[in-house]
Amino acid sequence: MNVKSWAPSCVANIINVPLHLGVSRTSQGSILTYKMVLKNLPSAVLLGALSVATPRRGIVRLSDSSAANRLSWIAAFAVALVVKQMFKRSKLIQDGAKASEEEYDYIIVGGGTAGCVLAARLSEDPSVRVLLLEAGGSGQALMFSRIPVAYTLLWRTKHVWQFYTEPQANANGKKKFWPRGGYLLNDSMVQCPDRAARAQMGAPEDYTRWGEIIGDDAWKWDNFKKYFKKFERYMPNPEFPDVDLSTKGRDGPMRIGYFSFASKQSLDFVKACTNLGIPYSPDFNGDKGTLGVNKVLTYIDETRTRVSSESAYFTKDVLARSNLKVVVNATVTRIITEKVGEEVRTVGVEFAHSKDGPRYTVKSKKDAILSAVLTSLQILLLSGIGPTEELNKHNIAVVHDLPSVGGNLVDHPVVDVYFRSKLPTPKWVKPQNVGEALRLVGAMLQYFTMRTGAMATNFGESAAFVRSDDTKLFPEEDFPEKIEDTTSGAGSPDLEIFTTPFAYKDHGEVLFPGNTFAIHAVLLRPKSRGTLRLKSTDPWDAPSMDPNYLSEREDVQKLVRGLRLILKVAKQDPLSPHFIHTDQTAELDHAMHLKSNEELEAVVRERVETLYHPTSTCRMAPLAEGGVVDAGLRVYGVRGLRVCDASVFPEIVSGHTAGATLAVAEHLADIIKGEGRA
Ligand SMILES: Cc1cc2nc3c(=O)[nH]c(=O)nc-3n(C[C@H](O)[C@H](O)[C@H](O)COP(=O)(O)OP(=O)(O)OC[C@H]3O[C@@H](n4cnc5c(N)ncnc54)[C@H](O)[C@@H]3O)c2cc1C
Repeated sequence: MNVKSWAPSCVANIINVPLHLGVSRTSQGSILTYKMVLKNLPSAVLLGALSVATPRRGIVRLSDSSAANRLSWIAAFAVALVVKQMFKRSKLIQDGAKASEEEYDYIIVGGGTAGCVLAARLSEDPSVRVLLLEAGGSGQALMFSRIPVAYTLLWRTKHVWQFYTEPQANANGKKKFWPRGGYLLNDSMVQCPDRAARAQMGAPEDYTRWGEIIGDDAWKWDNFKKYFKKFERYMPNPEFPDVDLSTKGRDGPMRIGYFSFASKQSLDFVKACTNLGIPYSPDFNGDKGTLGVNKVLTYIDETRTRVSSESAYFTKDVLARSNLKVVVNATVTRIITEKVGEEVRTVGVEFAHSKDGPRYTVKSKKDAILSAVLTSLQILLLSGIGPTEELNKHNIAVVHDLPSVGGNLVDHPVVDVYFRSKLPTPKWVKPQNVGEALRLVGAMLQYFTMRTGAMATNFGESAAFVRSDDTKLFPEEDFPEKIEDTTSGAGSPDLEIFTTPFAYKDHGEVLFPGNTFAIHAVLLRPKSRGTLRLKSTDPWDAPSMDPNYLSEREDVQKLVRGLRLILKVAKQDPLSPHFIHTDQTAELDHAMHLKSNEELEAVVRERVETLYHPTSTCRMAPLAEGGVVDAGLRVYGVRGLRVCDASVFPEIVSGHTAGATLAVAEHLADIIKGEGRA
């Protein structure tokens, strides 16, 4: 069958079926409303068109199409574009000149995970004026940002920064791809939907360590946990009755729950892990800690729509506040400071809409707050705040010598293991043959009509958090070497293994033919540290990023343990029967168990990639211990300047980083409000 000849009619069906159901089922009192159907329409059209076609890499061979077919495609895209315009968020302004005419109490740089929280919370006080400057545009305006499965379709597009690390000396010299939220292009985004939507916040002891490092009990778990509750709106799911609701936030803006789709293999992975002795964890985020296995909690709501901090915090009411201004496509180029006696004070920030366009300055009366994560450090350096040596290298006048800016870069490295699956796996992103394309269409119909099914997967479906020194899993006779404990405490993990419903390489660029499944090992508490440095003084030039993966041998040894655990789980019931263990395809790993530990170390160095969690380049720590900000997230030595994003983490958490970032921002908003009252 010719894929292209039936594809337009599939798209037409996708449009027609929800419309039809919308009419008939709403009249019967069903949850499907016209509004919902209309809301889904553009997503359906565009996703259908893109996913089914995918001709660009020649994975699906399409024969010549008729003029009628081409016209159908053009019509589908035209409808999508028109509706997309209707969804654009009119409250987000693009007029830098207008924004710079006024003064603001707080200027927030970067409207990502932390920035949206801060803008919304600080502007709750009508007496303060808040400006948010974001290099991208609205993530909400992008249809793919709302469909759980669709986020990877954005990765190699203009909406996502195409960052690469420096060549990694301990990972076979390869540069690693670091996709990040929108950047400097006219239609990139405030809140990049490039996230796997996983809501694992880290272990309680991680935060107790934070409090110890900075010497402030407010950051310790017992006090800090209220900020996780503050952003969370946990939506109970009857399939997960064991969650202790008393530990959950119930009325925060971020809807969180067990609503994502998980494949049969991922569900059986949970059982296989428990059969191996890994305890079932009803909730990775409870007071009892992270250790255990379960399907993952996600920032996907009960309608199987992705939740971002933009969608959750920038409600219509918040955007309507007269004391909040959000300027998009506004790249901050530096912080403006003045010296009063010995004191360096922040006066405002400079920004531009394009590299060659005019630069605007805008005044801050109280604080400028950097929430631009990887670029927070770049902005500091471009403003003359950082290590003198580094500033001298680029002939930047030193405003304040701050030696640790840009050091301490740490990330979660991940290594994949690939299996041949017996179960058919729909390749939602890139169907490789007619059968897979048909399964995709079926999944789309299910999603757009019932809001269920495989399109509601977040990819990282189930996970186990373990310790690499757990002798039940890693018996001493097989693993005699003693490895330094880098966890935050006895109840915290340093390894995670998680499943994805098919195998891929290069961040989804390469999919293996046929039915596959993958399990991944993540090192949660690496010892290796890297740096972020300026490449040039051009704010449009991405900084040089060197996570220095695997520079510490223990990191490699722990990941080898992760691979051994994956291979054991794969042979465990009830997961094992889903795999064809005799498959000898070179790219798959059914013979990996035959490799020695030294050979597995080579696999780790060859395959290591990022889990997209770089943190700690503007650490909250005492100045003498490599700190850049204090317990109030104030930059040492510069008045009126704070950093609030994942770069302030004193140590990387042994979970995923968005939750910790949201809580940090909630906490800072409270700190600032408290200062205002004082
Ligand atoms: C592909 C991917 C998948 C991920 N999956 C998960 C997951 O499943 N679960 C999880 O917990 N975490 C996940 N993370 C990590 C998590 O998203 C980040 O740790 C978190 O978003 C960090 O928030 P932030 O506010 O520090 O930075 P960001 O959310 O990245 O926000 C920074 C913002 O600053 C803007 N900006 C940058 N420079 C400038 C400038 N010069 N001027 C103005 N604005 C600027 C950017 O456009 C961006 O909007 C993922 C990350 C990626 C990239």
